[in-house]
Formats: sequence, C-alpha cells, structure tokens
Amino acid sequence: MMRAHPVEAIRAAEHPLLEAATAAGDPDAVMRVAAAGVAHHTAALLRERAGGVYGRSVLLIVGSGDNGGDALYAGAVLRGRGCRVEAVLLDPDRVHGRALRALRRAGGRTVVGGTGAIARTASTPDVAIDGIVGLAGRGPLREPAASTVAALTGAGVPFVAVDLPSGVDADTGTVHEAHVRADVTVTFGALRRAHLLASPTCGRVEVVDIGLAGLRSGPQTMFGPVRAEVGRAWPVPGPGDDKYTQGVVAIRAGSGRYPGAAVLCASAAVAATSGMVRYVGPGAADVLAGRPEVVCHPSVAEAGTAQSWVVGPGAGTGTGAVADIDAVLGRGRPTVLDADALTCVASHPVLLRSASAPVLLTPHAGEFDRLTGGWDRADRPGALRRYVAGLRDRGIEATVLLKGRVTLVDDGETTWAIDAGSSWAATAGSGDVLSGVVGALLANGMGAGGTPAWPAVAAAVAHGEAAQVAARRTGGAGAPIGAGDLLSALPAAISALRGA
Ligand SMILES: NC(=O)C1=CN([C@@H]2O[C@H](COP(=O)(O)OP(=O)(O)OC[C@H]3O[C@@H](n4cnc5c(N)ncnc54)[C@H](O)[C@@H]3O)[C@@H](O)[C@H]2O)[C@H](O)CC1
Repeated sequence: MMRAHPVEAIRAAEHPLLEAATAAGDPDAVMRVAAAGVAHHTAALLRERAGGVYGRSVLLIVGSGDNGGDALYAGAVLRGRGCRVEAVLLDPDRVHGRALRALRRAGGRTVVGGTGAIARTASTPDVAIDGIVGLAGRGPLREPAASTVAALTGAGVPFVAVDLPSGVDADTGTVHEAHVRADVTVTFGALRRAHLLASPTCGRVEVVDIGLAGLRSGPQTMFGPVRAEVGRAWPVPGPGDDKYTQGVVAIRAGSGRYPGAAVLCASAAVAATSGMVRYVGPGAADVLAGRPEVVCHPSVAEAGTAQSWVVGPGAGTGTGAVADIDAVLGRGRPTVLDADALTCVASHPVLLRSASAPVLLTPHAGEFDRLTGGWDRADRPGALRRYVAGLRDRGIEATVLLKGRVTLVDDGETTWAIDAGSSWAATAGSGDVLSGVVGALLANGMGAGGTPAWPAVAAAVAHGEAAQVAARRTGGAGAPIGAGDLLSALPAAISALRGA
C-alpha cells in the first residue's frame, strides 16, 4: 500500500534534518542530496527522450523558494554531466543565492524571467526542470511562469517536476488551470497526497531518499493500492469452496428504459468471483441470455439469501424503485447503492435510515452534487470526507467511492486514491460494471469484516485495469471502448493483477 502524507507531516519530518545540516554549517546539505536525485532522474529522461545526456540542453524554471534551489543545484550537477544548462529566474531578487552561485560556478547560464524569456534562451531545451514552486505552492502558475510553461509545453518539451508539478496543490491534489504537466516528478523522502490525487499530472513519480525518518501515518495520510496487493487478495476458489462459500451477491438493476444496466452489472458480478449471482428486476430474460448461471427472482422480498446487495443501476427513480431500495436495505446486508439509487437517496435521504448493515455509495461527480447539494471541487478529498463524516454522524455506516480518473474511497477514517491509469473507462455503462464487481467482492467478504472499503478499492483497480486491457486488445496505443468491452476484459484484468 502506498502512503502519501500532508505537507505538515513532511515539513515536521524534514525539520530535524535541516536543523542538523545548518548546525553542521552546511544548510544546503539536504537540498544537494535532493538535487542529485533530480539530476539523476533528469538524466534518465534525457536518455529516454534525447538519446543521451552529454551535450543535451536542460532548461531550469526557477522560482523564489527552496524548490527553485533544488532545481539550481540539480542544474549544476547536470553541467558536470556535460549538459548545456540555462536557468530562467522568475524572480531574480528572491532566488536561492547559494544554489544560483553553484550553477554559475558550474558554467550554467541564467536568463531573467519575464514574458518572452524563452526567446532569450539559446534553443528549445531537450528537457525542462520545473523548480517554480513545491510544498508552498498555492493556486495556478502566475506570470511569467504560466506563459513560459505554456511555450515549452507547446514545443513538446518534457518536464521534470521538482517535488510537485507547479500549479498542483500538495494536499488537495487540485490541478489549477495553469499548471505544469510533468513526465516525471522527483520527490523527497515520501509521497505527498498530490502524488496520488493528481497522479495523471505528476507522471512517473520517483522518491529520493534524503534520510527522512519518523514519518508516521496520521488522519490525513492518503493510501494508494498496489496492483500486486490487489492481485494477492483477489478471491479465487480453493479445494473446499463451492458457489456459496465464495459469496452470493443479489442485484436489483435494470428497468424497461435501461435494460442493459442489468446485463452489465450482473455479468460483471459473475466475472468478478466464483460465487453466485442473484438478479431481481425486469431484465431477467436479457441477463439469462448472456449469463444463464444467474439465479433470477421476481422481487427483492422473494430473493434468496445473499451476503451483499447491489441496487440502482438503471433501476429507475419512481416509487417502485424507492420501495425496492428500502426493501434491499431492510435485508440487513452490506449494500452497494449506485446510479438511480443515489438519485433516490438524494431526494429521499431518510432511505438510508433503513440500513442496518454497511452501505457503499458509488457516485460520479454529478451524483455527488445531488447527494451533497454542491461540493467544493477545489478539495475533492475534503468534500468527500465531510460527506462521509456527516452520514456517520447520523449513525449510517457509510463508505463512499467517488468516481473519477482518480477514484477516491473514504470510510470516514481512511481515504484511498486509485488512478485508473487511463480514461478509457469514461464510457456509458462503465459504472454498472464497477458496481457488479464491488458487489461480488463485498459478498465474498474480501477485506476485514465485510466493510466495503477494500472491496471498493480492489474493484476500482480491476475496473481501471480492464479498461486498459480492453482498449489495447487490438494492440497499439489503444482505441475507444464500450462498457461491454470493459466487461469482457475483466477476466484478463483480474488475471494480470493476480500475476503482478
Ligand atoms: N530546504 C531543503 O533542504 C529542502 C527543500 N526542499 C524543497 O523545498 C521546497 C519547499 O520550499 P519553500 O521555499 O518552502 O517553498 P516553495 O519553493 O514551494 O515556494 C516558494 C514560494 O513561492 C511562492 N508561491 C506560492 N505559490 C505560488 C505560485 N502559484 N506561483 C508562484 N509563486 C508561488 C510563495 O511565496 C512561496 O513561498 C520543497 O518543495 C522542495 O522542493 C526539499 O524538500 C528538500 C530539502
């Protein structure tokens, strides 16, 4: 499991290191170790993108703080590797003096930042190093950084971000309008929350050991699943198993208007584990046509025993659908509330009072709007935690999976961030597949005590994996997929995770 820490914890852990360096009369000792890591990974990117290091050109974009200092010291190291190094000083009066002198002693050239600074540099660089802001960054890039970065991005120059891509908030992971999109982010000692929350903007994240010690997890620590962990935990039948021991999930999905949701959800549940799937709804014939192993029932009340329920995909929002949600929650089993069930809960919050077992809500951003009445999109993890805490304060044992390219799962105590690795899953019906997988894993009891958090995290990982497998099934860079393709790729995705 990856752990990502808030700025406050990072600063606290760095403090004794910086104090010791200063006491030893070498205040930049730690920064030079950090900078050596930046130089190392920049050289790797140069080899990858420019075919070598010696003689290649590196442009430093240098801000006013220690983040800029890291970049300048890294530039000095790269000069020693034979690179041509120029530094655009965005605020020459506030630049890190010792690091700037180190770059100049190494033969690096400086250009005073300002609009058009790029035009005064020798040539289009092979790589740019973003040393604009790091832990203290707030808000979007400001001028002249914004136009400098835009010009380099427009020219196709790859970026190495020091600590964090500038324009990305370290704790909330908010990616502001003007920001650096990094190919590689080099950070120090431990992941920051943004490295999980804004994973697509960070690119490949490399952690440099700067001797950080005593960094412990706390309430603001964010967790990221590792593919191999999910693969190891995935339930597969053993010698003593049968259809019941793997867990029985019951699904109330589909309607005359949305028959396909029933097929996608039930079929995904069948593909996820070797347990048994029950189905309730008007789509029985369609479900059985594709998956004859599904056991169908005429109503929620008449459905046989199940260890978990999924309710909502395509099920409608009328009085009958609301009654079914109430009936499902009244069965007293861990329940996934998805799609139309979330719309019903938003308009009838009292429904959740019927839940005597854990519930997992799986909204996308629009459904989360309806559930919360509006949320602070500049702080996804904060908005999610506030909502979950509110439900729990009302005595509802709720976990919420907030969908996105980076999906968040929060159970009121822990937050997980799962980067899908691509955006191929952004297609109609994709959520129906996810809810079926979650329901099957929940029925299996994957994760301690049947709490929905770990099954939700694992399902989100498999869902993202399946989308990538499906998109690349014909080889090459991948092509758009439908939810049916994602569904068909689930077995290959689960197998890949199990072999990770
Ligand atoms: N000191 C060490 O040995 C180590 C430092 N590390 C690096 O230090 C940065 C954190 O440095 P700090 O000086 O605290 O802040 P920043 O460089 O991130 O920001 C400086 C400055 O920038 C201004 N600012 C804030 N937002 C913006 C913005 N959107 N645009 C422009 N300018 C902005 C604000 O005034 C800030 O004070 C850390 O990230 C590491 O790279 C390492 O941790 C290693 C040890």
